[in-house]
Amino acid sequence: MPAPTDDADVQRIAFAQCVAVQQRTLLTAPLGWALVAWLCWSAVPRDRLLGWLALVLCGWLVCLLLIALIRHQGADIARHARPLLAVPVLEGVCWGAMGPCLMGGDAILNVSLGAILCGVAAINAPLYVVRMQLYFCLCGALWLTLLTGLLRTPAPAQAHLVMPGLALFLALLSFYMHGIGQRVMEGIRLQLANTRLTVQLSEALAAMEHQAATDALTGLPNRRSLDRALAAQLALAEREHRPFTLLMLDLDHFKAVNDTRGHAVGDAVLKAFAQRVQGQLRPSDLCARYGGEEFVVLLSGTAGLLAIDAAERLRRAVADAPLGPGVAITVSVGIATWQAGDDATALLARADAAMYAAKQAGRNRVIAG
Ligand SMILES: Nc1nc2c(ncn2[C@@H]2O[C@H](COP(=O)(O)OP(=O)(O)OP(=O)(O)O)[C@@H](O)[C@H]2O)c(=O)[nH]1
Repeated sequence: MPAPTDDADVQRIAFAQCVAVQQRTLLTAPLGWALVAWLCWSAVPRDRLLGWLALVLCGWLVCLLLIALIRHQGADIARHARPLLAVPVLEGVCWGAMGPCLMGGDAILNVSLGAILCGVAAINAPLYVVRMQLYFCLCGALWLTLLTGLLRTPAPAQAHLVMPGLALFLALLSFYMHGIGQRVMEGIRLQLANTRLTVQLSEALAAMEHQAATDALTGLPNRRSLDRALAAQLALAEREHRPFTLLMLDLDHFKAVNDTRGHAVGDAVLKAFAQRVQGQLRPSDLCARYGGEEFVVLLSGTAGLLAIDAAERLRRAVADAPLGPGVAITVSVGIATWQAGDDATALLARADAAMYAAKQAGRNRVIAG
């Protein structure tokens, strides 16, 4: 089932689409004027034709300016619904002004200009399909300007012929466009719901992947992540002969913490230990929970004395300050540095044996295997 969508978002998208398409279409308007000028060139007095062209040019520039301003400010529907209303009204007035300025005694010219007005209404209809009130404004302004103009011509009787026909045409166009507009809005709604669902799914997937790779108690990478990181380190070491070191860390006498202070304190100590160790590592190193109170650290690009120094630093960081109120604890560390031919099992076994030797030797120490 699609995610619920906010109607305001749908309106905002529709509004932005409407403004963008409107701007593009306005740029082609001069082609329409050129057609009108060509038709009227010899039949209409030059001053009337130039007057109409001057009017549409001014109206056109204002429309372009308004739309550029609206787009510049981010097409916010709440702020720009009214200024945008001015655009179709201006357009309607400019085209409707063909009546008073250009229509007159020549019946063929009148019919041609009437056809052009129908064309203008038809071309503009899809632009406003998602904001039909704008289209009603355009049609209303066009029709009223034309009517006022025609009534003032020497032959107002023509108005009785032209205006009802045009009104019927505009009404039919508006009716059908309204239906299409509702379907387009539904499409936008579905598209938005789809996008939201996709985002939710990818977020859920990312959260699941994170969960699957993370130890729930300490937030450290878990055994699965360690296996992956170790495989990558081994591949890098094989390819570039770049050694790295694996440390096996095991808290000393941790069972006693659980037994004397309870499991909750034991858990808190494990978390504090994880933070303490992580705080000592470079971003390129990795500390993972291997299981229980055992942890593994991968020291990338580190071997020999440097690895022993790093392990000592970790051991001291744990031993030097309690890991919780009154919980002084130490850690035993086994070191295994990669040698050619080592695989994950061999490396882990060597580090484990070294850590076991550290336990045997009295704990709270570092031993290299
Ligand atoms: N609170 C808590 N305890 C855990 C968790 N995982 C393992 N343990 C405990 O860790 C303890 C490990 O005990 P042992 O294996 O005997 O080791 P130890 O007491 O640390 O002794 P040495 O390793 O020999 O120094 C057990 O009591 C486990 O129950 C955990 O997630 N939370």
